[in-house]
Amino acid sequence: MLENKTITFLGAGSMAEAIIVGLVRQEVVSPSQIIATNVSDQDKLNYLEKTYDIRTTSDRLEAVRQGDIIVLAMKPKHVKEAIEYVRDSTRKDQLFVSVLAGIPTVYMEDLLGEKASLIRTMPNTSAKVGASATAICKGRHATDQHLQQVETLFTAVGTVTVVEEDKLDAVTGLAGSGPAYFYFLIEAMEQAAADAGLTEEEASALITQTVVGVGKRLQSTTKSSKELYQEVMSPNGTTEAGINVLREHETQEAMQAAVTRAIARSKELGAVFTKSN
Ligand SMILES: NC(=O)C1=CN([C@@H]2O[C@H](COP(=O)(O)OP(=O)(O)OC[C@H]3O[C@@H](n4cnc5c(N)ncnc54)[C@H](OP(=O)(O)O)[C@@H]3O)[C@@H](O)[C@H]2O)C=CC1
Ligand SMILES: O=C(O)[C@@H]1CCC=N1
Repeated sequence: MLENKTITFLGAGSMAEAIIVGLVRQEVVSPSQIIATNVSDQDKLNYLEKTYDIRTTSDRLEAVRQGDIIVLAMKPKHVKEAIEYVRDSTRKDQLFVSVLAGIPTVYMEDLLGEKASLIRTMPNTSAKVGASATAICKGRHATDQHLQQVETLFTAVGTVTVVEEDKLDAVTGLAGSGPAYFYFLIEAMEQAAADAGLTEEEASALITQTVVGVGKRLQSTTKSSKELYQEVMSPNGTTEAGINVLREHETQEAMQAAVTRAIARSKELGAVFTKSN
């Protein structure tokens, strides 16, 4: 389905790299089918070219002309100038794929013009290891075949869930931002481990495997999260002592509020982009 397709990344930051790594490692496309471009960071382009053997160029117009699928991978605040700059180099037969948080399809479609085919996605940085939880939705003019192409692309870097666009803000706060919540908590576990005299290597090995084990367990059980943590807790044991401290600090309420706030932020980001002019 993606044979002979050239995929252009307009924006070559963290998210673009995470997807590129997945595509190259999973051999979904050959590195020569990928072009990355950005505005000014030539070092990043050199690094991507050297590390993944993909093509790069600082000529954004040329990059867009050569692409069959154009991945919009800049920050939301740059989307208007990014699309306006390349618009005259786009074609009707190209498929546009957004990874931008918050930005509604209709806004980008209006900027792209000519009934542009657009699929909006929300991946996360675990794409880098083939483990993104990505959600995708169709724009007004995209076909089911376009949706399938993008599903194929993102299946290479993890799981794909097709949703209605009105759920993408929730996906963004939950799964797009999701990895950061866990890394943030892990930072605190690392500190506690250091305070208790474990070396960085020891702590890293133990914490990493603990997190991997949690992920695998969640994938392989029908038990609820409550049942799973209760399974760890012996009456009056170590876990109960730890969980009681988390309860005292209202950790669950804080996590719930964090996800809710991130979802609201995604909506805020989108709200200023309801019109393209
Ligand atoms: N990071 C994450 O975890 C996730 C991010 N996203 C979304 O991905 C998008 C990119 O985020 P991230 O990769 O973190 O951001 P980065 O800041 O790492 O990268 C942004 C890239 O966009 C480029 N850029 C800036 N302006 C333009 C322009 N006018 N035309 C073309 N390219 C431009 C930058 O180039 P230069 O460096 O040369 O200025 C840079 O390569 C965001 O919209 C974000 O919402 C989605 C899911 C998860
Ligand atoms: O923080 C952000 O805005 C982006 C979107 C999801 C993850 N990172």
